[in-house]
Amino acid sequence: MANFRVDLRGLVELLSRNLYSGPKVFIRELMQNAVDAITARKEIDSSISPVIRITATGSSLSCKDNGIGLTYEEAEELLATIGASSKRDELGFARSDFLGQFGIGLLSCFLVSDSITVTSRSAKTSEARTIIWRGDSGGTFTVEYAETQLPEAGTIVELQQRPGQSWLKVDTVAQLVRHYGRYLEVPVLVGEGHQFDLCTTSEFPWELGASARQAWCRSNFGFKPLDVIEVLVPAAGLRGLAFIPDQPVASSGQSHSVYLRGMLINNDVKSLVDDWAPFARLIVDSAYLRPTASREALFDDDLLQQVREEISDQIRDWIARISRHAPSTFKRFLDVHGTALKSVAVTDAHMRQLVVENLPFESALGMRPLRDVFSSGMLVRYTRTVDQFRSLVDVAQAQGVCLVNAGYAFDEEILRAWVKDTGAEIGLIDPSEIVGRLAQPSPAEQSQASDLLLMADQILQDREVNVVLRRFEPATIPTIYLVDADFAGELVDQSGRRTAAGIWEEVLGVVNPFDGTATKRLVLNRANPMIAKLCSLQDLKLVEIMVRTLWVQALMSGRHPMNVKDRAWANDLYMTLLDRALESSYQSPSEPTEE
Ligand SMILES: Nc1ncnc2c1ncn2[C@@H]1O[C@H](COP(=O)(O)OP(=O)(O)OP(=O)(O)O)[C@@H](O)[C@H]1O
Repeated sequence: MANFRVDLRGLVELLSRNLYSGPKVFIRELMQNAVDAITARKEIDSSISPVIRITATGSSLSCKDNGIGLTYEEAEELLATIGASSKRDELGFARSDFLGQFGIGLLSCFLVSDSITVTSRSAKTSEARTIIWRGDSGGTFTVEYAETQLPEAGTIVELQQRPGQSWLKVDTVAQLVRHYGRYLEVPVLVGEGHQFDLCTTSEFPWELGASARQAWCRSNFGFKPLDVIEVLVPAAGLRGLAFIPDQPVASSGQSHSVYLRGMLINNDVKSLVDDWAPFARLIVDSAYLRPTASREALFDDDLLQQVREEISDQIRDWIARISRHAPSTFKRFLDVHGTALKSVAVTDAHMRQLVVENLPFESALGMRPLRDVFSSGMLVRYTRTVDQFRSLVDVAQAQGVCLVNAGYAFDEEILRAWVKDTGAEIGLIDPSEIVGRLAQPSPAEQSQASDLLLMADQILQDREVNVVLRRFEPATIPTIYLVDADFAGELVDQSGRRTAAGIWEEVLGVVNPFDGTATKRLVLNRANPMIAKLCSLQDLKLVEIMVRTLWVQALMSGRHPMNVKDRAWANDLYMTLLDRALESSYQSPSEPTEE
């Protein structure tokens, strides 16, 4: 019967390309095995002082622990079978007490060394003999008893530098130990000769005082936190801190640092909080969350889902807390993360509620939360552009309509979703509704203006704009320019349109101007003193100048696009005005007299 010969090197390359982020993970796997062995040893002997000592010379590395060790049989069995279930199942230890789970970790050492030597003495019996397991990347291994007995129970794993690589230098190793294991409970010493440094001195930031937590965030996450939230999920044996940055963050969300029993999983875990809290950046340590086989990500199981929900709830509670008890922090939070909150509020009803209740929007009432606007008792309408808001806000307010500027990112989506949530009567501003609310001029005023309106229609003929006269507050505003195209297909209040049309037909006996081909309306305000004068102006040339001026001014103040003719008018008007100004104040110099 023929056996398959396993080429370990090929298998390891496969693992390294598809599973691990790089050869550096060998350090993590060595530390994990050592920590697991120490955990198992403590089960039978709680008096030991656990320690992991790594010696790195550049050409070789040895990792020594005082863990449970291996017997001859265990070494033969456990280290021979790739992917075998690990010792803890056989020994009946709880899985969560161990970091290793898959039986492939030791293989990662073949990423940096062509041979692995494991010298081990089991702690299970005092007479256990020291064994040596030797494996090479070609796929062969041997186990034998050592000639000299290790002085105490434990394991030493030895690696030899692969030609062309430099993973076994002492500085590199110390750096990697700190990267993966600085929060491990078991002390890890790294050195060469007699000089060893402790690389696991760090305390998790939640073990620090308030100002040290802030400093931790600055040096590890690179930002000054606005606030720090403690998170706790007992079901996952999880503790951590959520830092809220004092600067806006990308809406794609933060990268979180996740540790399992002190060993780094990754600094780039995304799935730790709900999407609605993209601003929070966390560091957590958990006893029970499950890593994927690469140990660089978390298994997306029910427990992780529970963790996500509980952490999100705790962040939500924090928001509620600061909104009540820390108004200045809350204000700063809204200022900094308003856009992120809005982006989430589009789809998340909870966040929508928070945004509507707290985030200031530009409205006729000033910068106020939408909740205040809705409870003002006024009819609420919104505009899609900032310019439209500015040009209509005062007129609309004078007609009892409270305008909201929904011209910034996510505003309109939030308003629409809010309408769906609550059935609130909020819609896009409809010019017919505004015009319908503007008072008609008296018949006398209307007839006085009839020549002006006719002329204005003629002057603006090719602009496709209806010129209409109304009387409205504030009287300081001479015109409103309404562009229907902006509102096409939107929540047009047809009844307002009908009312307006009815008034026109009734009062003026003319056809409904809104049914014409023109899509734009220039509304002249009869209450404005200048428009009042214009209505009775006899100087036709001046009427033409005035109408052109009102048109150009309406375009410019609303930042509407100007075509070539509009620009030519604007130019002429400046010239004419300058000319008139000069004419009125110019005195011709007296003729020079000849002496
Ligand atoms: N330092 C050590 N002390 C005692 N036993 C060890 C040590 N290192 C490895 N072993 C034994 O070798 C086995 C295989 O180790 P390996 O790292 O390949 O897999 P694992 O730790 O079981 O799982 P994982 O793939 O998740 O790391 C371990 O289960 C353990 O029994």
